[in-house]
Amino acid sequence: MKKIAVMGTGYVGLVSGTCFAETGNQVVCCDIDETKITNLINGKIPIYEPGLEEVVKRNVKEERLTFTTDIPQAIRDAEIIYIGVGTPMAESGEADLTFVKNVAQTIGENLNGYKVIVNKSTVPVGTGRLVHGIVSSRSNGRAPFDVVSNPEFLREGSALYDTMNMERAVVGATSDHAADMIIELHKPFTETIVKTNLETAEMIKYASNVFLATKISYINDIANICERVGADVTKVAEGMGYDKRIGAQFLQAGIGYGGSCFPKDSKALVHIAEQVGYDFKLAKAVIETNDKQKLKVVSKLKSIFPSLKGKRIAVLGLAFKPNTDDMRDAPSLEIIPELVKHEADVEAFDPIANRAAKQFFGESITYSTDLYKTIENADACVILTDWKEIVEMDLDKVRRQLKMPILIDGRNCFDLKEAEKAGLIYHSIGRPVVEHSAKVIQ
Ligand SMILES: NC(=O)C1=CN([C@@H]2O[C@H](COP(=O)(O)OP(=O)(O)OC[C@H]3O[C@@H](n4cnc5c(N)ncnc54)[C@H](O)[C@@H]3O)[C@@H](O)[C@H]2O)C=CC1
Ligand SMILES: O=C(O)[C@H]1O[C@H](OP(=O)(O)OP(=O)(O)OC[C@H]2O[C@@H](n3ccc(=O)[nH]c3=O)[C@H](O)[C@@H]2O)[C@H](O)[C@@H](O)[C@@H]1O
Repeated sequence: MKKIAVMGTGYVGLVSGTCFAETGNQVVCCDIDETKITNLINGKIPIYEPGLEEVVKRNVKEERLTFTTDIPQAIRDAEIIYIGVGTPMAESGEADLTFVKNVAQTIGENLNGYKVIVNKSTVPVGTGRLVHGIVSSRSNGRAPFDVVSNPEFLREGSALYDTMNMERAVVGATSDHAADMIIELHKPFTETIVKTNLETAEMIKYASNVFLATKISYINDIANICERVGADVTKVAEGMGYDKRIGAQFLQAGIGYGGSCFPKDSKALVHIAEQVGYDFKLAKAVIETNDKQKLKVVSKLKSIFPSLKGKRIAVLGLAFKPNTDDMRDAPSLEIIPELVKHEADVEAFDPIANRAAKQFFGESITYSTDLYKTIENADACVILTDWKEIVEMDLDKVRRQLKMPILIDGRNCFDLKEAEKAGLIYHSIGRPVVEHSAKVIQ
């Protein structure tokens, strides 16, 4: 059993802290956001993450998990301090390390004995050394400490599962002793440990995320070519994916990647490369393809309607992917303003993210949690997120609800034959258009 303090109680900090408690450690999750901590103390989970609430509540009840804003005290009591604060994108594209530096200062000021300081936030190569320097200067040699880089690979929406069943843990450390402590901590989660130095661990995180982003932009480029040559990208991806060297995952063509990490981390890696005089052209192209891909559904709509003015468009899904209410860099943030700009009348459905989305779209659109009501009487329906209820919707009913039978699917949720059988005009990504013989466009 270790005494662990986790700095930052967001997706990463809360989930990691909870999982460390679940495996028998004494964990205190800290944040500067008082509302977040008060809510957590009162049993309210600030993020939507399947299964998390139950595990948090169990560990709180069994007194292994607590929450506080008293960060200095939490630091003094801990043997291991995890840093899981945000590293948002600065104007320049690089990662903004303000929160990480603030935490490092507080740790230095409160260092009262040997501690292992573990960075879990996604940070540019060299940040581990930077943290070491800040803690060193603020603690004036009062106590020894080590810094470890232990990047996080969880996905939102399956964060708890991903942590409890992680495929590997990466541990980059300044000492064997510190590395061994963190390796021990991860034994309940995985047997696969990559032990390395700080810089390599920091690089593994960016290299992994940008590789996944590259797969997505690659398949989206292939999808765009498929549309021009009459091929079907879902079959192309299937045919590619059986090759173990390629792998079937992350070959789903669509409206591009969003979320709190791929967009920011791909730009940050380009910046890291620039800093050392390397022009990372491939990553730049990945970003460019992704930026363009988001607006594909709008151009498909515009190819059907000469003008979108006054057209009622039902938008299905606002979150950047299913099972999360996270709106950070969601494709909907680009697509909806474009529809509004063209004076379309947008009604949006999302089972979870409406509240978060309202902060971005305000009153410019209407929000609903009733899928079929959203579609009722719409001139066209556009799918932006492959939520389960959207993927499983009854296409016959969709056609009956719609004023015009037009479905633009940005996530390739449906089989072409199914859409044809339902009598829909169905446009998806990288696949032939399903036409409808009747003249329905006005
Ligand atoms: N969200 C995700 O799925 C993943 C995120 N990451 C990385 O993990 C890091 C954290 O990401 P999220 O959890 O999504 O961020 P988040 O924004 O959800 O949470 C960060 C938390 O840190 C708190 N904070 C800021 N300054 C603080 C301080 N001085 N002391 C204590 N708390 C402080 C904020 O109030 C906030 O609650 C980022 O670097 C991100 O790139 C890595 C893998 C997955
Ligand atoms: O560093 C991070 O924050 C995390 O970023 C991603 O996780 P996440 O952003 O939660 O979501 P993903 O499931 O990876 O999806 C990202 C985006 O790519 C899109 N995507 C994904 C897969 C695919 O085949 N096609 C595709 O368009 C999704 O719709 C979504 O918008 C990584 O998968 C995690 O390993 C990583 O820890």
